[in-house]
Amino acid sequence: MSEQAADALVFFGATGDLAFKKIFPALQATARRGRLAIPVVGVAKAGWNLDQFRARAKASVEAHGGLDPAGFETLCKQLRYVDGDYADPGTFEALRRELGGARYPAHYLAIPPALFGPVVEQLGKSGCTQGARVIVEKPFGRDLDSAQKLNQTLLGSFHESSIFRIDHYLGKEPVQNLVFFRFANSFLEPVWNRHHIASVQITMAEDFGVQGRGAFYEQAGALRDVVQNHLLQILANLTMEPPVSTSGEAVRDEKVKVLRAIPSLKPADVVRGQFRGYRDEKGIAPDSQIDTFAAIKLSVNNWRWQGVPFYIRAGKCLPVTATEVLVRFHRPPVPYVANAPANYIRFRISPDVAIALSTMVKAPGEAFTGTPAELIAVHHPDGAEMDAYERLLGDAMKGNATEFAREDYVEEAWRIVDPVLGSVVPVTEYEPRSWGPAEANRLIGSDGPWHDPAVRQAN
Ligand SMILES: NC(=O)C1=CN([C@@H]2O[C@H](COP(=O)(O)OP(=O)(O)OC[C@H]3O[C@@H](n4cnc5c(N)ncnc54)[C@H](OP(=O)(O)O)[C@@H]3O)[C@@H](O)[C@H]2O)C=CC1
Ligand SMILES: O=C1O[C@H](COP(=O)(O)O)[C@@H](O)[C@H](O)[C@H]1O
Repeated sequence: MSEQAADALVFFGATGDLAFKKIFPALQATARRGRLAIPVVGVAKAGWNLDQFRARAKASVEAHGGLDPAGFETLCKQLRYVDGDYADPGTFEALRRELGGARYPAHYLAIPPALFGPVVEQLGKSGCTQGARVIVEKPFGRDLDSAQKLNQTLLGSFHESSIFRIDHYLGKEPVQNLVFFRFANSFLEPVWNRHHIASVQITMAEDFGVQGRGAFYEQAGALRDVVQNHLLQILANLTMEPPVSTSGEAVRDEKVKVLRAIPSLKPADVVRGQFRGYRDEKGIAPDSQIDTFAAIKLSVNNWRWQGVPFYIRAGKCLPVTATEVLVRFHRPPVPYVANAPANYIRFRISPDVAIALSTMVKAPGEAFTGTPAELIAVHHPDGAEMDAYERLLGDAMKGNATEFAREDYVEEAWRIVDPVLGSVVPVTEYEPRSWGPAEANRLIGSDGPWHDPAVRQAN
């Protein structure tokens, strides 16, 4: 893995939505910590000059987290701007000139996926790939075949150690804590297996729709948009074997190994839903069959997990916005208290962050009855301190690829979902603000009920 620090950051898609919502705020935060000491070159075709580009950066940080005067000033000093179409070789010649003496530029492709290939090709032709690395946004392909082709395109110009495939969930503190909590605590390992764990659920619920991203979402759907990437990454963190070290490749090896133990999905393992009203959104086909909800059941066929059902559920227009994992233990062999719920560990990923272990304790009073109590290991009511994009861009600048998806990982993840993409499983309508189609309850059956994440109500 290349540990050489980048000496310039080039970001394509500088006028886009992702840049506005995430990249400028992450760069300002990096600057605030005193860690932005390299030029940041935005490339887009808006016909802007540098002042207009800086104004866009200002509007972005004001809208997302607030302007930090010192951090923003540092960011502004580092900003450069190259205007031009990505189909025009002149754009890349101008970029080469702007890069000046930079020997290890990082090219961040925050652009629509159809442009990944053409931009990489132009970078190669203009001599911008020499000593460089590339950071690629999601979605990484739309199925196994396209992901393999995209890997070949990237590998034609960059060595694997210089390719950073972003999945922003890997930059989230609580997602990293899944691994840390498992392997930094010896009490967990003896029970973290099929002998003690009855089932695992991962729910990613969003109480909003596609928020103007209809054209993108019509090509994606929940399975492609978040299950194949974010939620399988969470699953890999929960299930992988202890890596031989914390080094990037050791961790990434274990993630690939555990995905290999997961059989590809069959139609009977999947429920697809679409919220009523989705087809009225801008950019959506009137007869769209895209899933805004997906629930899947999968298994991990290795010694640790054989027989444990894993359920993943994700959806738009659900009752809350929250991502949570629930690891349910077997019930005591002989019930000590009638109707006692099974113990669980709950990992709250967002919007707040928590790790909680459920227990039963005796209820105060004469009667020999129980009451549930959670032991809270971590609780950050306001979420994580560092934003995922800040962390990941920082890692990519340093050359640390641990929290980025490797070529073999993305292909394994696509291999798992590939047979059920498209309309193999019919889509069922569900009411907005419900927990999706009733078929999802049938999928989980006696391993249920689904655990619906609760959200603190604002006072
Ligand atoms: N938006 C989001 O919330 C998220 C986005 N992503 C991913 O990030 C990437 C970017 O998404 P997003 O920002 O939403 O996309 P947008 O469509 O908002 O932005 C696309 C950017 O690419 C530029 N562009 C497009 N075509 C050309 C061209 N031929 N020449 C020069 N510039 C061009 C646009 O410039 P111009 O404006 O001048 O046309 C714009 O800056 C995608 O891969 C997406 O999947 C990932 C997670 C979340
Ligand atoms: O990648 C994506 O993630 C967001 C959810 O991200 P989060 O960090 O807010 O949990 C999702 O809304 C979007 O559809 C998807 O493209």
